[in-house]
Amino acid sequence: MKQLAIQLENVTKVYKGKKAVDDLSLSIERGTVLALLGPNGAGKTTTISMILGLQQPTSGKIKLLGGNPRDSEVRNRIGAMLQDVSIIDNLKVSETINLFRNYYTNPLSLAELLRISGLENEKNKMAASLSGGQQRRLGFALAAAGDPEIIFLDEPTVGMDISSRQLFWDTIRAMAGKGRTVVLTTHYLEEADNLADRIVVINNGKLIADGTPSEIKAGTTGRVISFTAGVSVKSEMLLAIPGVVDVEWSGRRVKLHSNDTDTLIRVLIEKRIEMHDIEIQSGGLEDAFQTLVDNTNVLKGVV
Ligand SMILES: Nc1ncnc2c1ncn2[C@@H]1O[C@H](COP(=O)(O)OP(=O)(O)OP(=O)(O)O)[C@@H](O)[C@H]1O
Repeated sequence: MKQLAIQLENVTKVYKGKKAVDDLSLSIERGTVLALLGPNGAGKTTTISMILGLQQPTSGKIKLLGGNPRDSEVRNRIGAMLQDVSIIDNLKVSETINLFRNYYTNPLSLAELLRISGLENEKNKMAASLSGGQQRRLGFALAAAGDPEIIFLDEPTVGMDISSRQLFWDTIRAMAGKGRTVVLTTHYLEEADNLADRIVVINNGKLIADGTPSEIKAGTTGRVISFTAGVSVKSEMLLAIPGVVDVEWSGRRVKLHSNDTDTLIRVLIEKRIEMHDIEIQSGGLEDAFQTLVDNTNVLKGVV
């Protein structure tokens, strides 16, 4: 069995009587790239802050690399980029990176950190004069400074342009290739789909889904067959076909949602349903995510 990088056992955090994180249990194996997804206010930042020891859980237990996140031995082996990157006044980019490198026993070289953050041309600029996207990239260089075994990235690519985001993704993949553990939060579902080998979705502080990107997609939305229906085709007739989960109309164009489109297409042909311009699509992560969040909100009576 792989060793665990992070363990949360029944972790709850209450702010002013409201649960920001609600009985969350999670084990993350070393070498995993895990994306933590959830709508605004779901509890992602609070969860990461507790794992890092910046906030204490109200109840429950957390272990980071088998120990306490506040121990210097553990801190030396992790890196974190939080939502607000704090920039130190009067220091150049290279001086800021070197300052952070000094905190660690085995730091990456300055040249490597400038390269992976795409800041080679900015190394002599004052850190405070960087644009928002460049400051995020500096935050990433600082998080990676100690060549961490686990790196936490809270909304890392907000404000980054497309080429910076691409460089960042390549770097994360290279870190994963070296067996590093990466935990990131993101609102970009494409990013989670592209990078993560495990996605954990939380809503209202509770875990609502946990799996690979394809498991998350398959488990919720299934797939869609769409076609232009002949005039004889009626909703009731389509809903009566086994395997049809939902029917959506747009003029004469109809979308049938199903978990098994292979069987469904055969049945539709056998039943001689009049169909033109047939398309079969798999549901994206966006749909899966929205379905999950909507379902848990309905269960809680939020909407
Ligand atoms: N310091 C705090 N004091 C009081 N309430 C807080 C505090 N920090 C967070 N909360 C509340 O806890 C809940 C979870 O917030 P959190 O920032 O963890 O969510 P998030 O998933 O990171 O959201 P976002 O996607 O908007 O960053 C929210 O309802 C938030 O208002």
